[in-house]
Amino acid sequence: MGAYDESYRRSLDDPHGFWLEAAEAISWTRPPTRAIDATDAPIYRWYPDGVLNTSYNALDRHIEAGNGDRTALIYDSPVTGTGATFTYAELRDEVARFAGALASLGVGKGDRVVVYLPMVPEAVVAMLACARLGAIHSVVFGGFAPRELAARIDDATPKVIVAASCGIEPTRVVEYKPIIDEALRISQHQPEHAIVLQRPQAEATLGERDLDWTDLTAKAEPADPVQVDATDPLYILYTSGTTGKPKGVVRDNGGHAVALAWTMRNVYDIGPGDVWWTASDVGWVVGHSYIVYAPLLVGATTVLYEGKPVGTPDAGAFWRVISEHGAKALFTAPTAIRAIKKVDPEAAELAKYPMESFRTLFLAGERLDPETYHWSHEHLGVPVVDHWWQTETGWPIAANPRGLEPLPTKPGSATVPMPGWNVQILDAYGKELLPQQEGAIAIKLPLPPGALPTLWGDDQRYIDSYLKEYDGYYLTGDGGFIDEDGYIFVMGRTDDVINVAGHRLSTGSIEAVVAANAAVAECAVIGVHDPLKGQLPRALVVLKAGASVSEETLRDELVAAVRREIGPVAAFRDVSVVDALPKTRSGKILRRTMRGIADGRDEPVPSTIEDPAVLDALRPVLRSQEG
Ligand SMILES: CCC(=O)SCCNC(=O)CCNC(=O)[C@H](O)C(C)(C)COP(=O)(O)OP(=O)(O)OC[C@H]1O[C@@H](n2cnc3c(N)ncnc32)[C@H](O)[C@@H]1OP(=O)(O)O
Repeated sequence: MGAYDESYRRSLDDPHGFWLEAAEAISWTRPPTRAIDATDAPIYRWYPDGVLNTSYNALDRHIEAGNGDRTALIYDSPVTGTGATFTYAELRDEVARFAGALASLGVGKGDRVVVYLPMVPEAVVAMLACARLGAIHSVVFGGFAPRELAARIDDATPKVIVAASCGIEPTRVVEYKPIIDEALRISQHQPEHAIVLQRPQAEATLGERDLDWTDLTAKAEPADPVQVDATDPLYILYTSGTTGKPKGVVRDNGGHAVALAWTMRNVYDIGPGDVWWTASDVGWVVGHSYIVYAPLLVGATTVLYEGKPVGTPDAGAFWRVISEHGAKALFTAPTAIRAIKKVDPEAAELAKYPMESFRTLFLAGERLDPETYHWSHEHLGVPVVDHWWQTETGWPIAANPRGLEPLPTKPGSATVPMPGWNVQILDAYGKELLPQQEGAIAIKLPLPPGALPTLWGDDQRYIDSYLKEYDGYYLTGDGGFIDEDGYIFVMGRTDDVINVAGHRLSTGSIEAVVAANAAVAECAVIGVHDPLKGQLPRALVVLKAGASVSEETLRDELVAAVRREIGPVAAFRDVSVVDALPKTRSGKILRRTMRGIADGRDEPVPSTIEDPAVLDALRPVLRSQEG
């Protein structure tokens, strides 16, 4: 039996033994004696008697081990033309001082702090400072509009919000202060303070509750790590569900630290002193797990990149960063590689940069199409590892464990389930399917450490959203199959969540914005295939009788509204006015059927359809590239 098979089997047969052993990689104030607590099943807790501090594990313990001079963080910002390097000792000092600043405002264990920062070192500092105090951070991605920020503020009810004066996109400076002010105007909950990091590209005018990051931190006393229970929350990260209301995914301290440390060594083959780069954003789970926490937990060097794959300044940007900082591996989303490939199909830019340090490309966040896989492999000449996971899971469900035992790859497969993930394919009745049979991908409970224990403040919504459909299983929302060798093939979402350039969005929330337009009688938003971004939202709109607006004007209004209400990240541009929407006899819109037709599949028409002629009339619209 190979190392992978042995680990996987043991993680399912003896989860206590497996995960208590894995927990030895973490420094505990009180080491756990029990791995899992099933008292409140189906809500499980990992390491119920363990006590630790995550920021101590990410920083202080490396310094105490004599590695304070090792580089912890490299900041590389082509959009500002600046950069910086922090040793572990320097980063710890920044974190301790900012934790002191937060503490001076009354932030303590269990308090929530919303972080709305771009890809600057202060984002990492703010997250780790919360962890140091036992406070719970909730980072919101900068591409979201005020209403989305307000929804998160109302759910997390933070004591403090930490923000920058601006973020920088290649073609524009995005002023954050007006976004925050508008979010706070519409939110019910009002944080006591907003700490603002002033950036020279657009300094903000500070109001009554606002405090300047630099002034506040200069006055602060460094704070020591506060011990927390392993089961205490480390962060809340909101993700799109099938309804408009985002779900607050909770991550605990102990299980998270253990699982991430395990993956760095065993999945990504990264250890102390290795340079590791995740090109994503701290606002996504990939950023939380693999820009901030995991690399620091194992004493590696993490690269924080404030730029894009193309245009900052060219399609060689990723190769320059790898080459300049000696990165051993890159983790990014397929859409980033597709963006490079589109501009530089022959990878001419690559020849400019020596890449001796580079060993592996890891891709996740959306389906990896074969063309992108082959292009990457051919030009980079290193293993290209597709892997699959979700905001909820915090770390890979399925991967090729490069550090444990590199396995043969199969194009289209995210390889095999990682330890602790008992992945099953279920039919509509919850029956486990055979190899090659396609169905819903579900995971037998309990989920391993590091996966969400619940949703913030709403155990019932957690149960309803994930555990209700199939008794004893977590429903991933993805469909696919497992082959005879145990390889997992993920085929796409089975619900109304779409993935646009690796950003997960709810079609329901876009629909709500479209439906609010005075001329719209009813609408459906579906995700359709896009060669660059993977999927794009498309709205099919039925006008109210007598509405006189032109299709072009309506489109402009709807695009502006979605940008204003959800954010530019929705990349919403495609609107078609149609005569009617296909429905079942009970009035349910046939979104799945329309999605299938738009993607060119031979989609079966449900027998419950009210009027097949409506669907027939829509086919040419659905099949056209742009409505
Ligand atoms: C495994 C678990 C997970 O799935 S976690 C999620 C993993 N997903 C990711 O890491 C995301 C991967 N995608 C990306 O990093 C980007 O899409 C890349 C590939 C870099 C392309 O970026 P970009 O060219 O900006 O396109 P986009 O589609 O992301 O943006 C659309 C519009 O939104 C804007 N935007 C983007 N980010 C911000 C931001 N932080 N602040 C403000 N605005 C932002 C973009 O400028 C763009 O705007 P516009 O429509 O061009 O005006």
